[in-house]
Amino acid sequence: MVNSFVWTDEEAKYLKAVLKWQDPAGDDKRRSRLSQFPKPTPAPTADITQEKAIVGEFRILVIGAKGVGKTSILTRFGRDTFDGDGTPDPFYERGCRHPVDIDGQLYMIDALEMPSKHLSSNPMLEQALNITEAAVLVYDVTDEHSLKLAKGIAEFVKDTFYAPTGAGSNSGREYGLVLVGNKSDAEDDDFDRAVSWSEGSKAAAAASFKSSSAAGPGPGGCQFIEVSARTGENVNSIFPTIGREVLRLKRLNQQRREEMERVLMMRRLQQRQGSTSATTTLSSGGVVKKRGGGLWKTLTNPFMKRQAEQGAY
Ligand SMILES: Nc1nc2c(ncn2[C@@H]2O[C@H](COP(=O)(O)OP(=O)(O)OP(=O)(O)O)[C@@H](O)[C@H]2O)c(=O)[nH]1
Repeated sequence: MVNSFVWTDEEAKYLKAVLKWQDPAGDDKRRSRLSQFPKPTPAPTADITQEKAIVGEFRILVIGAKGVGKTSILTRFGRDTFDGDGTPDPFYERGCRHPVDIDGQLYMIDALEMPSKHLSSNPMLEQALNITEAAVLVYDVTDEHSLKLAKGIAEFVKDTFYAPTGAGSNSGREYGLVLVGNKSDAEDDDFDRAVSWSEGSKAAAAASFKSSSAAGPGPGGCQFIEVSARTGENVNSIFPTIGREVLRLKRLNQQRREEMERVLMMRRLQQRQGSTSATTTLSSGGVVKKRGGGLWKTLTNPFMKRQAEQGAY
């Protein structure tokens, strides 16, 4: 199985903690609401899972201000339905597991919805980031404050994974983001749009990460999609988009690790030879020179050069 993940003890501990997000009163309320609903029918893509093997799994956080449509998006994604009376399917209230096809390969999406009441708690948010690989940041195009909140969350993610010092507990880990403007059907209804497509797109561009730490992961983009859980428009692109981004980040980090290992190997080799003027060409085209007893790096690969300048080797 490619790119499959197994819960470690540490992750299981986090997951259990996250499942405690729902307070007991809320649980009771949810249980009684659940009992009013018929047992959910299997997700519509059940057939494709029989034909194709699932090759990996992504743990995705679905997060955003209250009422932006997180549960409605998951309900549309998992069951292809929408409950317009303001009571979306409670089955999806805490997240869902549903397969998606990404470029011909089947992946399981394990989506976890973060209750908006916990957004003000940084430890909760950090915990949620710890147990996931990417986040779907949802805002409501009829509510500009929800975009502000999504921007704030993006900043928090940036600080958590891309701190300039590289000293944060999470730095060095890749993390994907997609900004989703929900309720794009607003114009067709009585709602007034408060956030234009270009404002959303600009916010996503600003939320893209640049790696500023030698120990940090490679740069990550923040994609942008406008969707409507009500009509279903674009909802099915959200998870393949974020899945592709996670795969891209993983490949990038793998390449980076391989380059660093190669350079370290060259360095060890040179130290062993005790040479003071050795010049070695890396297979990637980079060059490492030893000068005056100290290691001087002139690397033609710009990423490796930046890493070397920051003293990574
Ligand atoms: N017009 C329109 N209304 C939507 C859409 N998505 C959700 N809604 C409505 O927005 C309200 C909130 O939807 P939810 O899915 O409960 O939002 P949520 O983010 O899960 O809410 P909390 O869990 O309370 O934070 C409901 O009345 C939905 O019917 C959409 O795409 N278009």
